[in-house]
Amino acid sequence: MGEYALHVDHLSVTFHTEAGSVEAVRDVSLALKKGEILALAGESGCGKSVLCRSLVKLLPAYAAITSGTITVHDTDITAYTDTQMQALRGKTIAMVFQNPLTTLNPSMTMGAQLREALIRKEKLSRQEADERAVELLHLVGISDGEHRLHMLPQAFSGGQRQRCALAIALAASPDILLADEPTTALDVTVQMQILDLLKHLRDVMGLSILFITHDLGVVARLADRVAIMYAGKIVEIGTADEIFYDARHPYTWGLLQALPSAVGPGERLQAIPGMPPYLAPPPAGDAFAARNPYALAIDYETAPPFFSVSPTHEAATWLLDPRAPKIPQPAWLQKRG
Ligand SMILES: Nc1ncnc2c1ncn2[C@@H]1O[C@H](COP(=O)(O)OP(=O)(O)OP(=O)(O)O)[C@@H](O)[C@H]1O
Repeated sequence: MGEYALHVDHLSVTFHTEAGSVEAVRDVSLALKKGEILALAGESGCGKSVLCRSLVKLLPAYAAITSGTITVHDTDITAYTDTQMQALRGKTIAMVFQNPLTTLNPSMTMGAQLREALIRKEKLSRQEADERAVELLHLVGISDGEHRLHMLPQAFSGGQRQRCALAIALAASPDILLADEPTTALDVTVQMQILDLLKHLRDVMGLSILFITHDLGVVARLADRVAIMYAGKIVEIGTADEIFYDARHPYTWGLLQALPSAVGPGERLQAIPGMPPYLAPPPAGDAFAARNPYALAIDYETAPPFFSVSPTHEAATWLLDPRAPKIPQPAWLQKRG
């Protein structure tokens, strides 16, 4: 068995819309190691959700994987049929989303929903399913499970609903969890609790977690490694420390500078000026060039390859080419390192 739970190689996904073909994911290669938490971060619209959904083939009919492969535990699933994917979803790969109410049925008690998942996926008897449902609620931090099983989702708080959605996702003991902005709708304290829960689940179940977020602040608490995405591409990847203390891509600098922790008292937060490009078709060269204060002439012509910074850290920016002018990391980042 290899070291990866899941990996994608040169994956591209296109939406065929009336306005033209939108290349939402462009030549992405990414590997999720067994038992790690990998965060995929970037601004809204950069392609995080499309990448995540393409891994489990939950794309609309007018979207297509146009190239690349998806491998789960050494098996190439790129050409899997709907029936094969249904067997894989839940059993091997589970998903949780920003809004747990998209997963939870408002008119069924939590117990009935958990039981339904357990009977369908795990072929348990009703009594076994009830016992397991209480165990699952306990696992996700909901005590008094016997009592709570009789309640409808609306009787639970936002954070507890997300815990319940996690319990349903984990019903069939998957080993890969794709979490698409699962804490975005929650207030800060509850967000932190759910992040701690995800870490706990990784530790006790050995889950491999791909965590999608637009908020790098959330990532600092959770991730082992971080991949930064911009305009459909991964632009930098490294350990959490490498991304937070030694980022090399100007886009990552921009994201870090937009974090409250980057500014001192009385200083203003700095959002990255400008907008991400429209991807029908994508711009020539580096898609970040138009917003990049350090853009070189070559950025407008040729997309940069990845340059290695360390064995675990690489970034796709021409600034790392040995021929490029030496641009120092921003002073505020150097102070952190
Ligand atoms: N249903 C769709 N139809 C057409 N284009 C789409 C569709 N969904 C996504 N896209 C395109 O794919 C791009 C990436 O969208 P995606 O939802 O993956 O972004 P994201 O990074 O997850 O942002 P957010 O955090 O806002 O969900 C969008 O900018 C859009 O151009």
